[in-house]
Amino acid sequence: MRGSPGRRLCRPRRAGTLGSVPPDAVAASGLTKRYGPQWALRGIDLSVAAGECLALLGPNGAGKTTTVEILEGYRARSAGSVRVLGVDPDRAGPAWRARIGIVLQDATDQGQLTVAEVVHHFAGYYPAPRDPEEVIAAVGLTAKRAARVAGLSGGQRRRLDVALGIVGRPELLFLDEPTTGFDAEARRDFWGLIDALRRQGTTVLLTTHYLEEAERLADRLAVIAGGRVVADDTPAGLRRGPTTVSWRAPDGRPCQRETTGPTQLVAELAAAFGGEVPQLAVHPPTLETAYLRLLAAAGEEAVA
Ligand SMILES: Nc1ncnc2c1ncn2[C@@H]1O[C@H](COP(=O)(O)OP(=O)(O)OP(=O)(O)O)[C@@H](O)[C@H]1O
Repeated sequence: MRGSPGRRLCRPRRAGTLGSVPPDAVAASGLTKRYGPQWALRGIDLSVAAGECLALLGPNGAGKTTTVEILEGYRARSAGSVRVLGVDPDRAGPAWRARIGIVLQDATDQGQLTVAEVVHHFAGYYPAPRDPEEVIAAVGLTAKRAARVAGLSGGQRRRLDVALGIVGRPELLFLDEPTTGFDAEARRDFWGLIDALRRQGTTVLLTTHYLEEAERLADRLAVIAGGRVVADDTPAGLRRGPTTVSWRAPDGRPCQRETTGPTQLVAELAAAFGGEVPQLAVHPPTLETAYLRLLAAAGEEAVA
């Protein structure tokens, strides 16, 4: 169980006062990691401003977990500099660990305890925890508060993982694929919960394979491929790209063109057809197409 009972949290700092720029919550530069002969990270530069939500995206094996675990202080780096809440995670102690929250898959194996017992128990590790009952309600487990952990469904277990990650009132919250196994309603509820934590000033670093989730939650997206950051931008910035226009030719052939001037192309098509363009469709760039294009350019296969 990575990083659970030893964590100690304290109240989050107020984000951004007038006239002062708070330091980045996360700042990594030239981060490398080698497993034996294999390079997993080849020079990662990454920053997360205080109060910001950054989503790390990338195909399987890209280096997301390695990066995050170095930031969490659970893996040693091979080279590079890292500051998390102003401290090098390699040298951080319990006071630092008290300020971060980590939502892991299966954060607890205490299957014979009830949901309420586990959340109250974890709250006891922190100096200024949230009210455990409020946390149980926030993750939608009130109806299951007296149920044993072993009897929870996969999605309910995941909600409990989230509860344990936030009960200590972390300044910086690491979310590792937090909604895997959630149904659609649970995912919406979870997004609302993260919105509420952000309003309280919590900084969030999220890894996910769900592009919709990244787009919905994150201020910025960093795409990692082959151990490098191949893009770091806002969702709107990443989406920037050509629009796809499709139609049917007079002989019935499907036609498609990518263009940065869709209005002009549609006007030309309308003139050429003398009016209605058969099966005309205009598709603005999506995050998915931009992401797949990025990975193709980076020579990676997307397994998202
Ligand atoms: N303990 C380890 N020993 C050796 N190689 C490892 C170890 N952990 C990770 N790797 C390798 O490092 C690379 C990056 O792995 P990492 O788990 O960081 O990727 P990831 O982006 O989190 O992938 P996923 O989306 O599948 O979780 C992969 O090639 C992986 O095989």
